[in-house]
Amino acid sequence: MTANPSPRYFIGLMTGTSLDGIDAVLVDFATPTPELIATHSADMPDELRADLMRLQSPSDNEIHLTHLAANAHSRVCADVVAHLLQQANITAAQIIAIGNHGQTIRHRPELGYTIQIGNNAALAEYTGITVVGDFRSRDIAAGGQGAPLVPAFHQAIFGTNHTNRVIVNIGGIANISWLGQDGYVSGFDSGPGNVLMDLWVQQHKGLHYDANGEWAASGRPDEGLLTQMLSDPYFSHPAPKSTGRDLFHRHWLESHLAQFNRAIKAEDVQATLAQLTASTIASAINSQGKVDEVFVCGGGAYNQYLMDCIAAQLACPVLSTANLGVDPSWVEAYAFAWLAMRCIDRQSGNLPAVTGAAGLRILGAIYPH
Ligand SMILES: Nc1ncnc2c1ncn2[C@@H]1O[C@H](COP(=O)(O)OP(=O)(O)OP(=O)(O)O)[C@@H](O)[C@H]1O
Ligand SMILES: CC(=O)N[C@H]1[C@@H]2OC[C@@H](O2)[C@@H](O)[C@@H]1O[C@H](C)C(=O)O
Repeated sequence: MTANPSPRYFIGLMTGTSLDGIDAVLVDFATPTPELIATHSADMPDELRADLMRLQSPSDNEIHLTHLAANAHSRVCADVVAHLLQQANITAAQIIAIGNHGQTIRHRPELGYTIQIGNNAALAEYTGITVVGDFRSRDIAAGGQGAPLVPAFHQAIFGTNHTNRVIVNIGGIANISWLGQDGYVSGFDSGPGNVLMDLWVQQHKGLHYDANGEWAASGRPDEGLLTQMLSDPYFSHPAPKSTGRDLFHRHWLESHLAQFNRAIKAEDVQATLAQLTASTIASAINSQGKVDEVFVCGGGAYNQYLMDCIAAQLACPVLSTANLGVDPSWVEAYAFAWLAMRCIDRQSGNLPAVTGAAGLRILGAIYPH
């Protein structure tokens, strides 16, 4: 009889482009089939969300404001970690490391930088746990996009040699991972996920998001507006490519609406934005070859209207990653627990075929406890 291996506990923390909250997972990587032990999510406090939103574009005194927001972000993350540990009945001393994505406030790989804020030193201090952060900079230093990073994780957890499988993450931005049955992996950001829909429903209904896509479903996509939005050069640009709120922001939407010289109902704009997300995801997938099955994670998996729009443009089943055993809400945080594990083990985290980096690199900066 073989003894069970000792647990290898890691925590993953994700605060994504939607600014909706902090997702946390605790994973045991002791065996080749990792075990998701506990999950917890906390809403982003309103004041911090507003501060982080302001930092998405240039403003006065932004160095000072960035550091204050980073400190506040770390406090919230520390509370989330404490909650997660309590729930799992596991102590800080048992955790090998926290993988902390941080909050992206700027992503400019073409200029050689990306910024994910959060005070990792403070998080190590508050939690008493080693923190790994700043996962993207090394890939960018090696000539890559620094994003998306999840395809390597998707391959490790969801890869199969039976079918050509695609994993789609629909957060604020959407990204695809093509997992070929021959082991080939590709991936890139297809464009907006929920970010533009969230902006529009916030402006018109005062809501953070369009629950289940019901408002979008009450409208009709406008083909003219959709065609005009699809003319943005990002969509035809070849991979490697990644994007963020740096491109898909309020002014992007406003300038398309202003150019579109015709009155259009607010719900029709929402339906058109859902179609924009769906058709750019579907063409990103179709550009990679014959796909057998698509699994969706991220908050967009809960938008049935969006899921239906994607399925209508693909000739294969479109399901949520819950069908692969991981609830769509936790896949990204899980990825950052995995990336922390790879860093601590001195294993590469990037895929040069995805990001365009010159080679495999160990990703992350370690703040030891
Ligand atoms: N029930 C729901 N109906 C419709 N949309 C939903 C629902 N639940 C979540 N969403 C959408 O998902 C978004 C959050 O998704 P998620 O947490 O995956 O994003 P993120 O991690 O911030 O983004 P990214 O992957 O870009 O970093 C919300 O802002 C909302 O638009
Ligand atoms: C710069 C940045 O934060 N990019 C995020 C964002 O959210 C989705 C998409 O854009 C993806 O490129 C990336 O996140 C995931 C976790 C990634 O790196 O794979």
